[in-house]
Amino acid sequence: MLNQGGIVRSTSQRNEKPWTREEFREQLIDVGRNSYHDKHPFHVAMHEGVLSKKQIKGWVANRYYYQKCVPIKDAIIMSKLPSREFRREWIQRIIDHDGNQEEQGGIEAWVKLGEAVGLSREEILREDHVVPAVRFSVDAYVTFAREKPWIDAVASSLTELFSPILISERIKILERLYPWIDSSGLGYFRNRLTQAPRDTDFALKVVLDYCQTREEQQRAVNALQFKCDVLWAQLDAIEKAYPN
Ligand SMILES: O=C(O)c1cc(C(=O)O)c2c(n1)C(=O)C(=O)c1cc(C(=O)O)[nH]c1-2
Repeated sequence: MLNQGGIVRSTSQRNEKPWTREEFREQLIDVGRNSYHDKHPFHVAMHEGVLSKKQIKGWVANRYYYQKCVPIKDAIIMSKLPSREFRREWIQRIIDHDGNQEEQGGIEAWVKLGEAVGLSREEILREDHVVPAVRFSVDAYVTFAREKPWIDAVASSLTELFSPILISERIKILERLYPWIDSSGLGYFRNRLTQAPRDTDFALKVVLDYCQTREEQQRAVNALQFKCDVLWAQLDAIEKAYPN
């Protein structure tokens, strides 16, 4: 299944007039409108309540690999940020996932979600169910952060502009249509509802401020499209691995 991304990927916009701040913001939003993973058939099926227990378990077990790698990519981005003010903002993302003395963090919360859907902690942590294409797509995201300029990596995180609507819907759907999931396991998603908007407020401002030429703006749009493709590819792989 292909996503609907119709974004022009050319980077030869040198002579074109920059978009206004508002136009640029709209271009970024358009990427999500066309190709965010809420439109993937696997997510659509989840929200229709028709996924089997095996499919939900497969999704949670595979997405563990994404959760585990997000703070690694954030540490890479942090190492490249141009100022301590920026690092001070970005470091919160790593703490959110890895936790600290007070909070267990998002990765632990994801493991709890895994247990709530019937996986054992050990099989999650050993990545027993992670399929190759999920691993490849997540690794591509980490590599993108490593190899591209920091502003591209920041732009690629902007898929989180679109996640709160999807996640708040998902919480209600999982509670209502998958009652066999222990709802205490949904804490991960509840936390994201405040973490994601805080993260994107900062990331969006930085991208809008830093990308001034049309070429820079187009690079940011392309980075966001790339990230949508990363998320889409994960679901393609999960859908294939768990057809029913
Ligand atoms: O459940 C989702 O649909 C979803 C989407 C995304 C996203 O849009 O990238 C993230 C998350 N969840 C998430 O939990 C998360 O921690 C996260 C970090 C990032 C990122 O790119 O830095 N995206 C996302």
